[in-house]
Amino acid sequence: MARRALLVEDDAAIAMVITAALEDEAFHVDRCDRISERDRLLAANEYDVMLTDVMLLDGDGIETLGEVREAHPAMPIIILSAQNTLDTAVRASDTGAFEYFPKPFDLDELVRAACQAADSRSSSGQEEDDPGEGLPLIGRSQPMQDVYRMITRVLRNDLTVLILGESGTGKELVAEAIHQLGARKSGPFVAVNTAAIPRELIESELFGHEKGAFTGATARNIGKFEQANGGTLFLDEIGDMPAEAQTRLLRALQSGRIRRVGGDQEIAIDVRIIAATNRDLEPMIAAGTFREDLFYRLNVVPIQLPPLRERMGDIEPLARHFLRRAAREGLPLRRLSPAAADLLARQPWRGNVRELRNFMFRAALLSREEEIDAATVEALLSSAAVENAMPVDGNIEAMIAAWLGMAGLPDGDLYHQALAVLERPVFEFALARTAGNQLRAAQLLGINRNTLRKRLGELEIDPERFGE
Ligand SMILES: Nc1ncnc2c1ncn2[C@@H]1O[C@H](COP(=O)(O)OP(=O)(O)OP(=O)(O)O)[C@@H](O)[C@H]1O
Repeated sequence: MARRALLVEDDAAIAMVITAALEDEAFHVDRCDRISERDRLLAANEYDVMLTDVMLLDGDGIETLGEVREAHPAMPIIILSAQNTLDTAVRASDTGAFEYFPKPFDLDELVRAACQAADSRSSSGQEEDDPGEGLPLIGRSQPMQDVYRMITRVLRNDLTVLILGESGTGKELVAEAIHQLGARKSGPFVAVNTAAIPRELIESELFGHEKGAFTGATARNIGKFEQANGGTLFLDEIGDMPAEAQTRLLRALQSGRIRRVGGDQEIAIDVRIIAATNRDLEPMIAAGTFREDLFYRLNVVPIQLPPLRERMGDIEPLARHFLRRAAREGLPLRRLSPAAADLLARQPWRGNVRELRNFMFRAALLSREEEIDAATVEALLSSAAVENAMPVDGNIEAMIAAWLGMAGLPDGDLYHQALAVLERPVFEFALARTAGNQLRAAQLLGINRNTLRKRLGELEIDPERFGE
């Protein structure tokens, strides 16, 4: 019996080509170009596979896919999209779609995927995709779209990827995205910062060691390669790897096998390698400090991450994203005024996304108002302490020092103001953690419930805001 496919595509030329190719593979194809028609066909027929575009004549094809999946849980769905944003890729994978094909796609590959999907229909049942948290890669600027396009090209293969870009541009996040969206997502993602490991330990970190391999090796240690087996190994700061380790790494990549330090057994490994560096490797190759053969091994698919100054349009969405993230991590929930957003969008952000993230976390902590306004942003920007400040995570002293160093503080009331500055986020943190439950918040804070209620009133903090 012919397999049946439903093709939902509003580009007539593309639809024609796909239909012809599927018919060659003995599919009976029904075609439509809008969601309403799709739903009508789905209600009337049984399909072995559905292929759907994202932007359709009457709306967004992904938005309603959840319902389609619910009504037809065994029908594999293949998503085609011309909007090659990672967002689309993520939304596609969130729907549990069988495959995601960014346009332009390879027709043979698409047809192969459709055949596989149709064949798997009865056998696979309902394989649940881990819903995950979604991938927080923010930014729709042209340079980021180029990055997303590159990401989608490496999702269905195991090609080695080399991510290049300045510090703080999101290289690790991109590596995680490739892992989580790719076929290896159920395997481990292991990240190693090769620059942070002492030279003499790097080989044992990567390949492991046997007990007694060297002084201090009191037990067998499984290295990162083995830990990442079946998954992805992210080698960060690859440009800082010492020469001997480069040689061992190259050997491992060439042979697909490793040997623990002090061991005599070769162990086969199945890992996808993603490497990253903020260094310019080519002059290092010329100077003989980075192996050329290793470079070619790693540089199979290069992905260049643009610095934030080349995608200023991403600053505002990133800033808002970090405020939401700060709130999820227990800092007070703050909004950004349009003028503040404008001001942020004009800053150079030398430390790229990381610097912007730290700034927004600091702003969330230090702003007394629910809305962060341009004056607050300006004060924080002009603070020399902020420029040199350490990353916010876990460093409250640095943030308070930054606040104290801020220009423009009124004289004469510093003590009380400083206490209030600290008290407010502490209260808000406790309320956020306890979903606005004052009794539990007071217990967490170790203060009397009535004291808490009184101070909340004085500080005009509304506990309801933190309720679920
Ligand atoms: N596009 C993005 N959307 C959301 N968050 C981002 C984005 N890019 C980077 N970040 C965040 O910025 C911070 C720095 O990113 P990341 O650690 O991936 O940078 P990196 O390029 O690997 O830096 P380094 O070269 O110093 O290792 C992280 O907190 C990351 O989550």
